[in-house]
Amino acid sequence: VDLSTKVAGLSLPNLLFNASGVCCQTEADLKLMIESESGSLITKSATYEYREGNPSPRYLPLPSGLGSINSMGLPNEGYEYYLNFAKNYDYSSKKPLFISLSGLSLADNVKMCEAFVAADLPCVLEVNFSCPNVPGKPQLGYDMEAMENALNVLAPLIKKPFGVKLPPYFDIAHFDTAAAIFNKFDNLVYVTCINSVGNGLAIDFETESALIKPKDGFGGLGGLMVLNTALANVNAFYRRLPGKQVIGVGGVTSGKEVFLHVLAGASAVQIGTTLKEEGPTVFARINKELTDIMIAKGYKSLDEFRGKVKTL
Ligand SMILES: O=C(O)c1[nH]c(=O)[nH]c(=O)c1Cl
Repeated sequence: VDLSTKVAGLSLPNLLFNASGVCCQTEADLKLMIESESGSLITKSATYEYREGNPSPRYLPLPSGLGSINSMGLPNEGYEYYLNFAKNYDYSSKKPLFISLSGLSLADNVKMCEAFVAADLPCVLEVNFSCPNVPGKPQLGYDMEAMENALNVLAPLIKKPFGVKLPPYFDIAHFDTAAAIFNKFDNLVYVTCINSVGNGLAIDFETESALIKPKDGFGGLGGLMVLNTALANVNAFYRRLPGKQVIGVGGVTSGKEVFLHVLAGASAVQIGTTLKEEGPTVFARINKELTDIMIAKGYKSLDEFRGKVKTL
C-alpha cells in the first residue's frame, strides 16, 4: 500500500510526523526525527529570543493513560537556531521540513518571517496561533479579529505557501468564522488541527496536588482523550476550506486513529503524546499498523478514503 502524501506542495514518503514541540527542540532531537520512519519533521515553535520555558514539572503523561498535560512555556533555542538548521538541511533527502514560528507579538512574527523569506529555503513555514498572546487577552487562535489582522500582515509577507497551527474550536459558529478568515488567504494552503486542549487541570488523588508546577497546574491536554475533538476540527475545516489541506493531530496511539484522521480529511497526521512517551520508533510501528488496516479494508492509497467519513 502507498502511505505517501503531498502537503503544501511538498511530497512526504509517508503521512506521519511529529507534533511540533515533541522531539524537535534541539538538533539532536531533530536528528532522531530524520533517522526515524517519519515522513517529515517540524521544529519546536520558535520565538525571537531563546527561551528556557516554565519550571518543571511542566509535562506529564496522565496516570489514567488517557493522555498528557503540559505547560512548557515555549522553551526553544530562538528562531536563528532553526533558521540555521533550515539553511543546513539536506533538501535532497526524502523528508521535507516544516518550521514552526510562534512569536510573542506580531512584530516578532514579522521579523522571523522576514528572515526566513530572505533565506528563500524549500522548507514550509507554519505560524502557531495557539501561542500565548498579550497577557490578559485570549490566545491568537481565539481572537478572530487579531487572527485576521495577523494574517493580513503575514500572508503577503510570507508570499509562498504556508500553514497555521490552530487551537481546538468547540462551537460551529467558530468553525464558520475561522474558516471564512482562512479562505481570504490563497497562500494559506493548510491548517494543522489541533493544538492541545487548553487549560486542563490534572490533580493527584493521593497527594491532593496539581501534577505540573506552572500556572497552578493548568496546562494543555493531549493524547487519546482529545481524539474526538481533533477529528471534529479536522473534518470541520476539511469541509469548510475547499482547495486547502488539513494536517491532523490529536489522540493518535495506533494505526486506527491515523485511519480515522484521514477519514476525517487529514492529508498528513502528527503524533505528540505517544511520540513523547514511546520515542521515534513509534513511526515504524504506526506505519505498519496503518498498512495492515488498509490491506484488511482493501485500500491501496490514502486518497481512496481521505475525507470519506460517512454520515447517517
Ligand atoms: O507550552 C508550550 O510550549 C506549548 N504547548 C502546547 O501544548 N502547545 C503549544 O503550541 C505550545 Cl507553544
